[in-house]
Amino acid sequence: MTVTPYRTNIFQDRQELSQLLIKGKQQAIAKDCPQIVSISQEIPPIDPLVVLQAIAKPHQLQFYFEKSVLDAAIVAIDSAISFKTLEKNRFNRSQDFIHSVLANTICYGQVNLPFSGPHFFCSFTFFEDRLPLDAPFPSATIFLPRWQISSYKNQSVLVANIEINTQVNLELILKNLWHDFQLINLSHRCFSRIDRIEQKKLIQQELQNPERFKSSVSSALKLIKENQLSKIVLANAIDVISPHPFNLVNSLDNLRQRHPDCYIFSTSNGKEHNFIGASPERLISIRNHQLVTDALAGSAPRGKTVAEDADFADRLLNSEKERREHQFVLDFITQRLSQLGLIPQHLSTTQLLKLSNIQHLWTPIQAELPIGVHPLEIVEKLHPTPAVAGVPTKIAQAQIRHYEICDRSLYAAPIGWVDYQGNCEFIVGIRSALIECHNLSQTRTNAYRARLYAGAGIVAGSDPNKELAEIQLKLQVLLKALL
Ligand SMILES: C=C(O[C@H]1C=CC=C(C(=O)O)[C@@H]1O)C(=O)O
Repeated sequence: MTVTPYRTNIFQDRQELSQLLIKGKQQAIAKDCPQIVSISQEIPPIDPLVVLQAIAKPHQLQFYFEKSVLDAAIVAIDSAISFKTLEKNRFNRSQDFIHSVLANTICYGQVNLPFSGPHFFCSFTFFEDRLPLDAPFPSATIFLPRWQISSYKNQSVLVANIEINTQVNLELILKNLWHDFQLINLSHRCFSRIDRIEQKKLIQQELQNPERFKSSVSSALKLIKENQLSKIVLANAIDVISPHPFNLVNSLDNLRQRHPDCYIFSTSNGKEHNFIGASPERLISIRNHQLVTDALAGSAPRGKTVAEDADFADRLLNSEKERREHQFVLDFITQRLSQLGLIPQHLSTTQLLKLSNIQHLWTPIQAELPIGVHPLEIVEKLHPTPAVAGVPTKIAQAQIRHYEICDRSLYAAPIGWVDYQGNCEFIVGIRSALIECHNLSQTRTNAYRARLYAGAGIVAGSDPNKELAEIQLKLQVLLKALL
């Protein structure tokens, strides 16, 4: 990859932009291989969610990520180049794809700003193989977007990635770039203003067979008693049907307002399926070779009063069963990181992560990343942690397939981005929903579906009724945000 920093605003000068595209084409001819021209530029402060609303089209790959308490948001719209696979070895193959694209990328502009330079947006399904034939997402999707717009502490950066092969019509590319750039510019004017539509009537369906869920928990507890398993995380889903299409941007806006301390995310497959959520769980984040990950497991509701809340917190921190549930995750993560040659470090006291409607036992873990370890190697090593699968992993995964009725798709799966310097941010796709934006009904009546997912960790001592109540509490996150 070559990097040429520029001080001028490349998008302010059509002539300049044209020159860069011509150079890209010359390079493509010289190397006899398509090239990516990647241009980064600071722009006036903008809300990436407003840009998603303003320019994204249903048939385009999309990705949105925001953590309000960090004042950080990023949106990726349409793909310059993408990779999807249904085959095994998905993490290695994704890494190969990223390396091969970067080997043919020429970067221009302000490459030293937060979120500047090329970023690859990734989603992996929970299970690698045996996905249903109608699975909405393949087991891996990686794309380098045509447009990436970020906002970090009131500083916004735009990145345009353009694929140039030996045959392209540069005039047409330039025209389209210019047109989209003007649209993005126009959305500056509506900074922080999401167009709201009035709330529509939703038909909420029952939790998919709560009795079956409870009997699965009882049956899993028998396996735990027979020492076949130590822990399993069982999920259940709820389908919400609406006579009107769901409004994705409004739902994301609701999520970020209600859950500022969670990672708000949305990814689309370009075929009108979106997976959205508000996850409290970071799988890994890497900045300048410093890795941070979370052991997050063990839950209690938030209290209605300060005293009740403190009482829930106290009981959570002192529950032997909840601490054991948490310890499985902590042991697994530290062991897996050590196997990669990292030296994980964490405080010896367990902390509480207090969210709007729930609180969790939480241990943040840090490690320095050795040179040469790719972020996707770590994602592969950590996924799925016992916070979403169980112990031992393989047996827990097999039992999850046995007990759960719905395919998990991207639920509890790694979702995030990797940049050209090896920085990354991956979350675990919990507190989430699969939203179908096309009409499901064969008849004249309209029907659109959102499938909401939530799960709970089962260990010796778990009570099926309490686990069901925990799942119902977790489902509220998406239920209250859907429009
Ligand atoms: C699997 C989920 O939560 C995990 C993360 C935090 C606490 C959990 C628990 O206490 O069971 C779960 O391990 C979910 O929300 O669907």
